[in-house]
Amino acid sequence: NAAAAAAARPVVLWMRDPEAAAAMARTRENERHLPGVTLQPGVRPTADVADLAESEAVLVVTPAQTLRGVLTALAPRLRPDAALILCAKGIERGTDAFLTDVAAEVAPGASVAVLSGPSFAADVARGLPTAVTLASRDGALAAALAAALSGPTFRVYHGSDPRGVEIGGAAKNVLAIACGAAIGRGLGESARAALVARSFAELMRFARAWDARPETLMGLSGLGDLVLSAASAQSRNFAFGERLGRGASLAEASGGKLAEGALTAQGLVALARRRGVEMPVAEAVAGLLSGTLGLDAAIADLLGRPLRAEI
Ligand SMILES: NC(=O)c1ccc[n+]([C@@H]2O[C@H](COP(=O)([O-])OP(=O)(O)OC[C@H]3O[C@@H](n4cnc5c(N)ncnc54)[C@H](O)[C@@H]3O)[C@@H](O)[C@H]2O)c1
Ligand SMILES: O=P(O)(O)OC[C@H](O)CO
Repeated sequence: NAAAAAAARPVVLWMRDPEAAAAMARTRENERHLPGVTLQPGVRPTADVADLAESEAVLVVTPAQTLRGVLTALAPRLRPDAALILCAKGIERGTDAFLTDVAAEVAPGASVAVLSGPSFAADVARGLPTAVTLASRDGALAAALAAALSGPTFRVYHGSDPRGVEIGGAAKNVLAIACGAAIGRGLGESARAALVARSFAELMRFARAWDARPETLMGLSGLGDLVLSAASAQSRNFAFGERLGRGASLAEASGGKLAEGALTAQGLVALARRRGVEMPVAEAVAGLLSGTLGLDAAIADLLGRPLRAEI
């Protein structure tokens, strides 16, 4: 909707379910995920992949764990010069691969960009002010895509550090679960602020070790998204953690919604360990989710760590 609004541009909205596509074409609304938001006139819902054949740029917005399957199906049907803009936030389970690496494997030679930042879909769709980052190793491409997608209330900054941008998006979901659990357990706002700051320190260490620019993590896609997700019950990752903190089981905690951090936590700590990065908050979340650590033990572990210099 934002892309179509930006320049009255035609946008093909591909989805896998023909019935859902037909219903959306008829009602001009995504009743399940975005009720009350009318599709822009330029948006054309379809379930036919062939309708993407002429697209100059494709925003891939399915959950992180489906990226490989979706791109495998779509890539051969796209223009060879189509830009792939990855919007999912996560690390692939099983391979511990960054999503840009999954895309490079499945669609070799494609121009890949990452779009991420503090942005609840409901806010963007309703035209509330939002600012995000779009990065590609091809900086000129990133600038062109950012200009094409920006609109009066949707500001897209551009950059050339896609690895930094994807690290921010994937890791903030894990760290938001920790903040949610702390609030759910009744640890208070001071604890939340401490967790945000120490989580940010983890993000910076991880980024340095994985060849990203620390300053990318200081921007919208790092600190910006961490603050949003750690501070808002609207975040599904925060809400997941909050329910865990209140004593819900892992099965109950998702509330039937996607909590990407729960699927990415193990991959994040595996990558951190591989490069010797200390991430105690992320480790605590991974321990909680794998059942090797209870919440009170996780809190005691974090509070009992040896005191050290802050920086
Ligand atoms: N919702 C947000 O506010 C928001 C904001 C920024 C980024 N993201 C990221 O975008 C990604 C998707 O999140 P979401 O909120 O749209 O999730 P969602 O669960 O609300 O919707 C995902 C959609 O993808 C579809 N889907 C799932 N598997 C598919 C497949 N194999 N092929 C085709 N379609 C498939 C589902 O049917 C559903 O319509 C996540 O990685 C999330 O972190 C979401
Ligand atoms: O609801 P969440 O936790 O998936 O967060 C949505 C977006 O990633 C916020 O930027």
